[in-house]
Amino acid sequence: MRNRALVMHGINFSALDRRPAEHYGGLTYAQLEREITRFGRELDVTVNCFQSNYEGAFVEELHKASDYADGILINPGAWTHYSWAIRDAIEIAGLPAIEVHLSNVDAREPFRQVSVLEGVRTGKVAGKGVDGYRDGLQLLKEAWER
Ligand SMILES: O=C1C[C@@](O)(C(=O)O)C[C@@H](O)[C@@H]1O
Repeated sequence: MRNRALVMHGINFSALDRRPAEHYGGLTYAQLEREITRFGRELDVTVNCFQSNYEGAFVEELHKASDYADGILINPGAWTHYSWAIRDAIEIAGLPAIEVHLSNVDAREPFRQVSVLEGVRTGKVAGKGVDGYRDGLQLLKEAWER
């Protein structure tokens, strides 16, 4: 049975509580991890969290992902909009990957409306705050059932 989710956060999430609360909710990264782990328990999904501000470390974790996870929830932060290296690494991981954003990136500045993950991701949730991660885990479960 596939039920292991790797939840990956990229650049600037370690300072989440110092970022605009109107977009990101004002919670700390530790609080975000706790909420996602709680959603995992509710949905019977084992959650493993990873965060890095270093693109190379993020990519190397994606290379290892299939050793210990069945699917990925990924919020690369600003890398979403320009890191072709992360897009390629998602392809290498070969796992279902759901792109999640706290804010409604599609209704913000034009640069945020571009996602280089399009084409390699399985699904996307944006603009639902922390609850979006529950939806993301649900989408992963649906991908596992297919
Ligand atoms: O760092 C972030 C957070 C974000 O990914 C979100 O979760 O809404 C949206 C990105 O545009 C931004 O750079």
